[in-house]
Amino acid sequence: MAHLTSHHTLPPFPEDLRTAPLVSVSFAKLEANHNESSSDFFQACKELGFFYLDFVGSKLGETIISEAEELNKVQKEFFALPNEVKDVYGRPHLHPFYAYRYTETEGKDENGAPLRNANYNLRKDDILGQCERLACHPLILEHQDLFERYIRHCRAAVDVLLEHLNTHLQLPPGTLANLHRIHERSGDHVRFTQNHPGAFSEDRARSAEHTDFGSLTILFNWLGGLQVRLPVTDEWVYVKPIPGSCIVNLGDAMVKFTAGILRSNIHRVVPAPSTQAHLTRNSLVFFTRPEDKVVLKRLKGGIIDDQPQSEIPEPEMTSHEWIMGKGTGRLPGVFTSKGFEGKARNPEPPVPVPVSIPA
Ligand SMILES: O=C(O)CCC(=O)C(=O)O
Ligand SMILES: [Fe+2]
Repeated sequence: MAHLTSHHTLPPFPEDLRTAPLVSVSFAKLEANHNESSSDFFQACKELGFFYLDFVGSKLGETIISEAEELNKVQKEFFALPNEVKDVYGRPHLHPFYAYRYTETEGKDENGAPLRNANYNLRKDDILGQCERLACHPLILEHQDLFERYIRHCRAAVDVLLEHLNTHLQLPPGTLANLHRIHERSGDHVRFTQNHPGAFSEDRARSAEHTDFGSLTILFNWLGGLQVRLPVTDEWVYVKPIPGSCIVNLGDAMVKFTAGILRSNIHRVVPAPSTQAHLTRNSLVFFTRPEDKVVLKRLKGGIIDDQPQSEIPEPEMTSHEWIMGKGTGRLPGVFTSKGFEGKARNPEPPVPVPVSIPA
C-alpha cells in the first residue's frame, strides 16, 4: 500500500517509552455523525483535551494529510535559508507575533553560526487576503495556493469538530460556528517549527510548558518530542506521532467559553526520544482562535449554565487581546482550568529578545 505520509522514512518512535493515552477519533465517522465516535470525541475534549484525529478514509482528511506533507517540505526549505534572510521576517520589527522567531542552541552549523530552534507564524488573514499583508519570504508566496487550500481545509475540519462540540454542550445551533467565521479577522495561523537535536534540559523543558491559547489546534509532527502532562498524576509523557492522524488539542478559549467543561491541557516540546534524538524535528501547527472581537467569557446556554460560577472574577479580554498578551509575554504564566499556574516560573522575556516559543 502506498504510504500517505513520510513517517516511514524516519527511525521509528521507541517501543518501550511510556506514551500518553490519547483516544483516536475517526474524522470520517464524525463527518457521518456517528454517535459513538462523537461521544468519544466529547469525552476526550473534557478529560485530556488532546486526541488523535484519524484522517484516513475521509476525503477532506486525506487531502489535509497530503497538504501537511507538502508544507513540511516547504518549512524545511524555509528553515534552511541563511539566518540573515529569515531575520528580515523576524519579530519584533515585522510583527510582535506573526513573524519568524528563534532561540539559539549550543549546536553550530557548518559556518560556525549557532543553530536556531525557531518557528514562523503565518496569519490566516494574510494568506486569505483579508488584511493588509505582512511581508513574507518569497517561498511562502510561491506556495500561496497550497497555504490557502491548507487553511481552508483545516478550517473545514475544525468546523466539523465545533459542530459536534456545540451539540454536546447543548448550545443553540451555530453558537460556536458564529464565533469562528473564517471570513472574519482572527488569530488563526499556520506555524512552522524546527528544533535541533540537543540534550534534555529540565530548565528548557519547563520554559516550554504551555497551553495553546485559542480554540482548537491541528498538529502534525513526524518525530516524538511532544509531551503532555497527565491530569491526575502530573506526569510528563510523550505523544507518539501516528501516520494518517493529526493531534488535536483544545486551547484556553474553549475553557473560558465552557466555564471549565472542556480542557486545555498543558504540554511542551522536548528533544525527540532515543531512536530519533539525533534528528532535526519539525512540526506543522494550525491554530484556530475565536474571531478577534470575541470576548473570552463563559457562554450562556446548554450545560454551561449548570457549571458553578467562578469565585474569582476574571478580567474579560477580547480574543485579540488575549493572543497578543500571551503571544508576546505580556500575560506570563500558563493558563489551566485552575486559572494561571506558575507565573513566576516562566516569565517570558519581553520582545525584542528572542524567546523560547510557547503557543
Ligand atoms: O511541535 C509540537 O509537536 C507541538 C508544538 C506546540 O505545542 C505549539 O506550537 O503550540
Ligand atoms: Fe502547543
